[in-house]
Amino acid sequence: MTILEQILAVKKQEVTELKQTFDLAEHPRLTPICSFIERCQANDQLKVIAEFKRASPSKGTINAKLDPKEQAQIYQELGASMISVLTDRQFFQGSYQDLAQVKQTVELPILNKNFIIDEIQIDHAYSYGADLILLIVASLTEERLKQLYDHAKKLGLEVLVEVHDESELKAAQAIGAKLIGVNNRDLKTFKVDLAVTERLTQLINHDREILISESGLQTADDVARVKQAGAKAILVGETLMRSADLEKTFQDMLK
Ligand SMILES: O=C(O)c1ccccc1NCC(=O)[C@H](O)[C@H](O)COP(=O)(O)O
Repeated sequence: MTILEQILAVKKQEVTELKQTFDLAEHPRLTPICSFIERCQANDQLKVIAEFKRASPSKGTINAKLDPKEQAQIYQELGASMISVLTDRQFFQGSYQDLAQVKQTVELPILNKNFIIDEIQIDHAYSYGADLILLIVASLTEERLKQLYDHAKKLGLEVLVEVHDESELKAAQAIGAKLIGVNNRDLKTFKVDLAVTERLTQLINHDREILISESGLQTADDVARVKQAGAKAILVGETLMRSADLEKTFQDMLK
């Protein structure tokens, strides 16, 4: 079984539990939705999506000590345009409490990073204050991708649709996805290759679609490379979570 298959097996169990314990009608959302797309359209500056990620399957524990509120506050002060919060507990040591705390702390759009296979997870993320959800094409059939996308849009959420190859990109485009996350990390082998962004950018309609380059970004050269390829935003997790001097890391990556 690949890690993605293992994660999805756990998600199936979580969905069963959520269906027994969670009802959106009993947990209404208390905050307005904050748009990331509007921020992208405001100017041509490269946007940074800063991630709160304690651990990952490829790296194990990255930084278990950080406080989500403090980290989010610093991300905002340093100019991040969105904060991504990993809410998976078993593989990433995250939680929906992390997401709620980040949402209460900053005035930025919040992306819920999780492995969504069912509408109930979208309701749950919405209720906790997520402004965007992630849909990973590799983990869904095209039919389910469309159903889940439509469900999120009906709630007013924005959707980041994540792809890793040409056929997944085609599936994202077929449902009209506007935010397309090109994951440089192969979720089967964990190999990171920025050439994935450089390859897929050629198939993106940059007038209509917003390319976000995700994973494995560490240096100014990495950032310059994906920006040159046409990325309008970058999503950075590990490099920021390991940094002992976030101000310097932001400056170094964006110079
Ligand atoms: O990061 C992993 O090891 C991973 C493994 C399996 C599925 C997803 C995984 N990561 C989720 C992400 O999307 C990344 O956290 C995100 O792109 C940031 O990547 P990085 O900057 O390399 O931490």
